[in-house]
Amino acid sequence: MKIGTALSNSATKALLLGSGELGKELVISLQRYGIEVIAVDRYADAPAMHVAHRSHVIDMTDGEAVKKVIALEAPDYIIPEIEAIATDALAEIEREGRSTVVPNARAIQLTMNREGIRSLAAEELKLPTSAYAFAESFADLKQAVDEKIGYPCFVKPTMSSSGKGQSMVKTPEQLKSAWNYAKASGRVDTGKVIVESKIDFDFEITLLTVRALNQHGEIETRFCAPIGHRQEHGDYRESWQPQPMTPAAIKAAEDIALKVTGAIGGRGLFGVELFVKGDQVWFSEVSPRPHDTGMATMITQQQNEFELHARAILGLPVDTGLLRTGASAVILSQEEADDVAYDGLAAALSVPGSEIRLFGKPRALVNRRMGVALASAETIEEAKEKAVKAANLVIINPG
Ligand SMILES: Nc1ncnc2c1ncn2[C@@H]1O[C@H](COP(=O)(O)OP(=O)(O)OP(=O)(O)O)[C@@H](O)[C@H]1O
Ligand SMILES: NCC(=O)N[C@@H]1O[C@H](COP(=O)([O-])[O-])[C@@H](O)[C@H]1O
Ligand SMILES: [Mg+2]
Repeated sequence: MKIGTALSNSATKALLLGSGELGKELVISLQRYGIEVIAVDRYADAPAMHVAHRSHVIDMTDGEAVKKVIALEAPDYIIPEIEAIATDALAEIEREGRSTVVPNARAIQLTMNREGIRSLAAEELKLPTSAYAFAESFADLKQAVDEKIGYPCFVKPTMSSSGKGQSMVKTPEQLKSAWNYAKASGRVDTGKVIVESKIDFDFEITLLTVRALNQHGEIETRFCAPIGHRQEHGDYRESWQPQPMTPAAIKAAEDIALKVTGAIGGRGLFGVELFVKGDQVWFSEVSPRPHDTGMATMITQQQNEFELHARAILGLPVDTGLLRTGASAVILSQEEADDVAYDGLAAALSVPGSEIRLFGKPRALVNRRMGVALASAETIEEAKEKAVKAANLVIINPG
């Protein structure tokens, strides 16, 4: 697919690995600064492909395929948009020095595998996290839970996202099915699962953290206002900004985010996931890229998370300021369909202060995120209510 013509040959080129809803907004932001963007994903007509200059369909976990598309396009920037990518190929490309991997190849390697980021956060940086263990067999898992972790606990594939393969286990009888589910549903089977003790938090947040150049040309770290969110089956349903927190909890959250993003390095926006109880904060995980819960910034910030990522990558000035209180609510498909049509848009957009973004995914699956509703209001409760109402009014039909 080719949309529009390429910019001049000397224009900067970015190659996006992963072309979902988050990538689509990022492409638009990058193009506003004259960047030629090539979108890559495992399937045709992925959301970011609709707006990119051109696109390629490859298996992004196949190192040879990744290297081939990079050799063909010779991008200045390689921007991973999902986790499941052949990271060894990215490390090799980075060593060759012709393209910059955003934020860097090590970051992609560390965060793709829960083992990498957990070891960095808990063991090297000594950040507070849930108790955890890795297991390569059901017997190891059982022993770890019995001796160290306890119930309730979470069992997750070491390589997965959006809650895929994840279960909360409340009793010993549920452990076997959690093991089987984690083994069967990770994006890539590493042969290992992680088991984590359940943190009894008051609320959870994403702290969007930006490493960008300041006016002196030095990397400086800035934070957006905390984004609160609600998750169901490991995937987010609503997010809102700003999430009220005690000054001590804000400080602890920013300290953790500064340490973990500082250890990862590079330039760009990061989504630091944290659990909060009173003044206490635990690190959960970090995305070295825009975060799904951060879609709320499309209505709350002058520079949303995609704009911030684009500016940080390109060395342009950033402003993480909040404009207004707002929320996002996901639009999930209830059924599977190869051809998708939408209904109820007029009703949804009649909710005052609301906006709708449909991603244009060519195929609907049960619980696949197909769009998001955004709303601003005076209070968080009101913004959430409006976003949820608007989201529920959009109906996804087989076309
Ligand atoms: N140890 C834990 N204690 C309490 N809640 C947890 C724990 N681990 C996970 N959860 C809950 O499950 C959600 C998803 O977990 P996690 O972020 O690890 O999954 P994920 O698959 O990486 O999701 P995503 O890619 O969308 O961030 C968390 O946001 C939280 O609500
Ligand atoms: N939590 C990570 C996340 O939200 N990632 C976003 O979802 C897309 C995959 O969607 P799909 O699974 O519907 O193809 C990814 O490409 C990214 O935009
Ligand atoms: Mg998460």
